[in-house]
Amino acid sequence: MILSKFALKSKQFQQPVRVAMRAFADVEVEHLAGKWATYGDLENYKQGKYQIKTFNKISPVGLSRFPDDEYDIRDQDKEAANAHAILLRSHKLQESDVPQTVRAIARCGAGTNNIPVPRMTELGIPVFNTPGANANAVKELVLCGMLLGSRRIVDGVNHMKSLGEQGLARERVEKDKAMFGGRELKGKTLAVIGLGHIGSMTARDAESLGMKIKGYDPGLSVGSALKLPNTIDLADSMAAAVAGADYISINIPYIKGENGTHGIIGKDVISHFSPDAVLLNFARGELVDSEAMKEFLDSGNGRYVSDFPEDLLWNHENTIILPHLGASTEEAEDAAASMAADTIINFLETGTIVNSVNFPNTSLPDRPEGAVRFTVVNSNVPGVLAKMTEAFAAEKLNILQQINQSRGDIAYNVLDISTEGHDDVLSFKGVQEKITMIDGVVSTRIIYGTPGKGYAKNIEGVYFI
Ligand SMILES: NC(=O)C1=CN([C@@H]2O[C@H](COP(=O)(O)OP(=O)(O)OC[C@H]3O[C@@H](n4cnc5c(N)ncnc54)[C@H](O)[C@@H]3O)[C@@H](O)[C@H]2O)C=CC1
Ligand SMILES: O=C(O)C(=O)COP(=O)(O)O
Repeated sequence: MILSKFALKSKQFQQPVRVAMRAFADVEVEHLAGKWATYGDLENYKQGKYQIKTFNKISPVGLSRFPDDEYDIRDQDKEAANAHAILLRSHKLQESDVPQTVRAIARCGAGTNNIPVPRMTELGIPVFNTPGANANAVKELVLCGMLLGSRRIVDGVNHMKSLGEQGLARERVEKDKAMFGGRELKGKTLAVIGLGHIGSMTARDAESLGMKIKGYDPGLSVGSALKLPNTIDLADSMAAAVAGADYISINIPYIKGENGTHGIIGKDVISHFSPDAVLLNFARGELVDSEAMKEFLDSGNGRYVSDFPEDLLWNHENTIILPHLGASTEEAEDAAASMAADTIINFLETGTIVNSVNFPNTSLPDRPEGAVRFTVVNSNVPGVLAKMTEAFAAEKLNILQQINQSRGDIAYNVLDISTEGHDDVLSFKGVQEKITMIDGVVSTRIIYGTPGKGYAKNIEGVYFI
């Protein structure tokens, strides 16, 4: 038995912890991992499983991707003080929802504005989403929204209910229908702002309904461009795209702060709307400046169809508001949860990063037999990689393959280390501590096939395992 160095922040756990260190055949390289005694609840923690904390109702089809023998799924009513990953939908995630043990967060969906992503980046936690998984569901509702905005369907349905209650439905139906006339989509112009997964499919399908399509997206990807109808008129500004359009669909992310998209559909853009334009907002309520929109709706025949209630707009006579139903189909819920689960499994078990909104795509070929895999999250500053490789060399540990990627202020490394000639784990334990404590390193993992173990963090110069 070896008495580990064990840094403790919380006053309630001021006792050092004894750890069993065994021969490599029965490796416990994590030297305490999975205990995280500093962070509470040992009783409910199951050794040897990844603990996944979920918020919102996540599709059981998606959750079934997590093998029972390696994953312990805990919904938001269950305690999960030692969660290794978080899976959520629109839950507004607080930092206090994220225990120190969390290695990753996945949004079963597209928008990550409900997650404090910059803070998670500082904490070294990759945030993932599921690009395209729910896009078809949203596109169908946008098409539905155009019809709702054209044919006075909601008013008509409400009127029929009220007539029915008075016993007048049959008597009045033919006479009253004149109050609910509408217009057709065919031949009208739709402007699509944001031609990503949802926008590109909306453009394509609206064209097949006989509409003329304009579009605006300064960050158009090749994949999305290939889906666009070849008759699309691509504008070079939002104002140019919306000018003269009968319908405008916004399908862009909501990003707070400077250069963000808060209130991007404001007075300026709205001043280019046709007086009877229908704005479809199945992206986020905060993208639209409510006051400017209300002014527009008050002054003409324009309409607003949205998936999000806003104080000034929800009961305006020219608005139709839905309760954020865009992604609420069985198909979309299954697809988004499955993709999120696969992404988390891949990250936890191999360190691979795909579809992250704050970390670089990173993938190394499979870990060779007998190797252990180190992953390191560090600040993107010069010299950290050199210190890391020096630390391995000092322990005579051979790097078999490695990859180093960066994105903004963060860098991520995956390194496979040969275990040849190292049949005890001390060198790995020692080198993990050394690497974790290099200035600029945020966290490290050793992946060798045992769920839930091998994580270490450098929290303000203190070593946590
Ligand atoms: N109502 C609902 O239930 C759902 C809503 N959404 C919302 O829709 C948004 C878009 O979803 P996806 O199409 O899947 O995302 P996506 O990432 O595939 O597409 C977004 C597109 O917007 C473009 N863009 C960003 N800023 C722009 C700007 N200022 N002007 C013009 N284009 C801009 C990007 O270049 C990208 O091509 C999400 O961020 C989310 O907020 C997504 C899914 C469900
Ligand atoms: O994917 C998105 O961005 C959505 O808005 C879907 O939200 P939901 O998962 O239905 O709460």
